[in-house]
This record gives sequence, structure tokens and C-alpha cells, in this order.
Amino acid sequence: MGESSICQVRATVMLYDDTHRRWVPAGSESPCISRVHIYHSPVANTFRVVGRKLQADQQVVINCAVIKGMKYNQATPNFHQWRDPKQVWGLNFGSTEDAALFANSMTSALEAL
Ligand SMILES: CCOC(=O)[C@@H]1C[C@@H](CC)[C@@H]2C=C[C@H]3CCN(C(=O)[C@@H]4CC[C@H]5C=C[C@]6(CCCN6C(=O)[C@H](Cc6ccccc6Cl)NC(C)=O)C(=O)N54)[C@@H]3C(=O)N12
Repeated sequence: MGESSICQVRATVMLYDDTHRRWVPAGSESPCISRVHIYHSPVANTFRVVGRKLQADQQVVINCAVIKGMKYNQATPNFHQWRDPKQVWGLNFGSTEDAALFANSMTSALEAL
């Protein structure tokens, strides 16, 4: 059995550029709304965050494993962030409702690991 989506939201996926100390859109120069899922693989009990641009090309802009013990920081009602081994991800949600939905799913995923 493959992976199933436990939530999907709209957000602009951002990466923190440590060198210049600023947020940059993941996958392109200009910020772009993406559809962001949390996928669950029941067999392995793993989760990952996958986001694709809503634009025609549906470019994958994030494909990031949810790591056990990871701290998910809800910096503002519509901007949440977390660290992976290499970089800091930020999600600028289209709505605070989407932010809350994603945070609930992420919290459940972290509790299930
Ligand atoms: C409104 C104007 O917003 C802006 O113009 C920009 C563009 C906006 C989106 C397009 C985005 C939106 C919202 C605000 C909210 C604040 N914020 C910041 O970046 C703050 C301010 C200072 C800056 C310093 C560091 C930085 C960056 C890297 C990670 N980090 C940490 O603090 C981490 C956090 C963390 C904590 C726990 C666990 C995981 C992690 Cl990741 N701590 C550690 C210990 O790792 C951070 O988040 N910082 C955003 C912002 O400015 N902007």
C-alpha cells in the first residue's frame, strides 16, 4: 500500500537563506502558491511534507521527511516553520484555517512517530 495524504493546504513554501538572513521562495525566484500535503506511509510509518506549485508545471518545491522529535514552530497564525538537517523551512499559509489544519496534522504525525 502506498502513501496517503493526511492533509492538504495552500501555502507558499519558503527556505531560509542563512547567508543573507532572509526567506526565499522554494523552487523559484518569485513566491508561488503551492498545494502542500503531508503524506503517510502506513507500512513504514513515515511521514513527509510534499508541495507542488499550483501552476501548470506542478514543480515539486518541497519533499521533506518528518523527523521524530522535530520541533514544529508556529511563529505566527499563518507562518509556521521547522528545521531539517540541512535547512529551515517556512510555510506562509493562504489562510489561518489552513495553518491550523496543517499544524494539527503535523502534530499528529509527530506523535505517531
Ligand atoms: C512580518 C514580516 O515577515 C517577514 O518579512 C519575513 C517573510 C515572511 C514570510 C514570507 C516571514 C513571516 C513571518 C515572520 C515570523 C518571524 N520571522 C522570522 O523570520 C524570525 C525573525 C527573526 C528570524 C531569526 C531566525 C529565524 C530564521 C531561521 C529560523 N529562525 C528562528 O528563529 C528559528 C525558529 C524555530 C524555532 C523552533 C523550532 C524551529 C524553528 Cl525554525 N529558531 C531556531 C532556534 O531555530 C526566524 O524565524 N526569524 C518571520 C519573518 O521575518 N518573515
